[in-house]
Amino acid sequence: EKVEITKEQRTLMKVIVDAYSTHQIPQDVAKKLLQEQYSADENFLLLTEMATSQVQVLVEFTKNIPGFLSLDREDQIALLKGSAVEAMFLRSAQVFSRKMPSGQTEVLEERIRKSGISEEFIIPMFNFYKSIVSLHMVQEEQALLTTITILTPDRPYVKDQQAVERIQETMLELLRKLCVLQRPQEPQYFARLLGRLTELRTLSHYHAEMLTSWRTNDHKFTPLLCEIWDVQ
Ligand SMILES: CC(C)c1onc(-c2c(Cl)cccc2Cl)c1COc1ccc(-c2ccc3[nH]c(C(=O)O)cc3c2)cc1
Repeated sequence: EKVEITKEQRTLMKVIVDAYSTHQIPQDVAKKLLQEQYSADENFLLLTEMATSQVQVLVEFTKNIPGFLSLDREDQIALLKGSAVEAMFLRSAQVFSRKMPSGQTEVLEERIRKSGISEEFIIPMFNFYKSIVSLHMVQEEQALLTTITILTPDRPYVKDQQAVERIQETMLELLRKLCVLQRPQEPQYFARLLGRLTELRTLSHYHAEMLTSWRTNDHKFTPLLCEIWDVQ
């Protein structure tokens, strides 16, 4: 059928992509990936700094999602806490997709591999990164997929799931149209994107175990990460 993006959808798309590209980890923080030493402790500290900065960026981005701020305040918090890890997997995956000129990609991979994460989590984590890179998503798709992840209605403690579902459905419809228009020769592409969201949930469960093992080895997190991940 003739798929068309309406004027409202184009406006919605612009708001989301502008917010997504505006709110990025500051370059001086990202550059630290290249400068500091390489030891398991140093890598952990750097990744903690990246994650903390990424959460701040994520909160600012989320506030720009049309409709998000009109949700119940406690539900806004529940959505952020429930989606932070998944949104950060998507965001850090973009570093691997961009093949950074300055070698940040290799450095980020190296630091993640050597930060006290056990091999049983490293394997699915980098399989996920590879699967995201192979999709060659454009920025509109990355921004919408992150938005759809944040607006997942069945996160723990969300009271008004219908209200979240209504906004998420708007984003899903927009992403569906974009995929059809962007990749007419790949009718399954939209389904493949949504399949990544399922994989993200699995990674989110692994992540809870990663946190436990870091804490067992007496690794400290920042106050913001403790709050968003309910640790300490
Ligand atoms: C608290 C730390 C140790 C942590 O715990 N889990 C994870 C963790 C892990 Cl490994 C994997 C996935 C998710 C989490 Cl949430 C992390 C580290 O998390 C991040 C690491 C890097 C980045 C990130 C995001 C965007 C970036 N852009 C650039 C740039 O150069 O432009 C660098 C960069 C880094 C974000 C989170």
